[in-house]
Amino acid sequence: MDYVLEARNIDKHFHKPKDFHVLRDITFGVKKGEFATIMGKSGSGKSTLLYILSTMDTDYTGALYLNHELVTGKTHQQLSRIRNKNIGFVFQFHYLLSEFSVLENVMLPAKKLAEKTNAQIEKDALQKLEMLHIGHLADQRASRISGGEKQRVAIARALINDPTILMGDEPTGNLDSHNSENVFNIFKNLKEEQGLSLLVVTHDEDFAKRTDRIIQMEDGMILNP
Ligand SMILES: Nc1ncnc2c1ncn2[C@@H]1O[C@H](COP(=O)(O)OP(=O)(O)OP(=O)(O)O)[C@@H](O)[C@H]1O
Repeated sequence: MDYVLEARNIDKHFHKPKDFHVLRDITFGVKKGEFATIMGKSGSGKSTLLYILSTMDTDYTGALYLNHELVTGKTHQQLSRIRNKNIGFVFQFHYLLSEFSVLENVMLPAKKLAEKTNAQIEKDALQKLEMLHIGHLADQRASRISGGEKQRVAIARALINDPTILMGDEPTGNLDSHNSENVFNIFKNLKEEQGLSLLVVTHDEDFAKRTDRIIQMEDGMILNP
């Protein structure tokens, strides 16, 4: 299978306050250009799984592959680079730096990667903002724009290094229905026009049922791998 992301037999326990087997033998993959969602009751383990898949949490057993490369066992420094290059992440909260301009916020992950000149990064950041129809906000301070606009800036920032997969943890959780629809359409266009893979944790059934696949979680297991 041509998976951009593959989890094999992932298990995780929390040890405090008492032992809790939060993820049980998670095996599944996300294909290139696939737009998948993870749904399940509160506490079923969705966010815990997503943080492992995004390489932010390394405290698990099993194996995780990104673009066919085993990432389990790499150092934090190696993972930080792999993540910055390959994974875009959109949270429920935008986490923009409020004192910085919209453009500077979008440029940050590319500056950290340091593979391009500043002029090239600025050009790419403007192109991402324009693609999301917010090019006119480039010089605004991030604190001065609306909630829906902030989330679009966060998406532009997640795309700046041209990741292979975009992950989201409740990316529409703070948005009204109009802005949620906007985010859905942006994600769908990224899949259709750029072949991007997307994996989104959501409680929004209307959002999930219009994606390629709903991965159902219950008690730390995937019911339909
Ligand atoms: N650091 C931790 N220590 C112990 N238990 C934890 C810890 N973090 C999460 N849990 C527990 O693990 C379970 C799964 O949590 P997780 O946040 O992954 O669920 P979720 O499906 O994303 O829920 P929600 O839909 O409410 O966000 C929950 O029962 C939670 O209480």
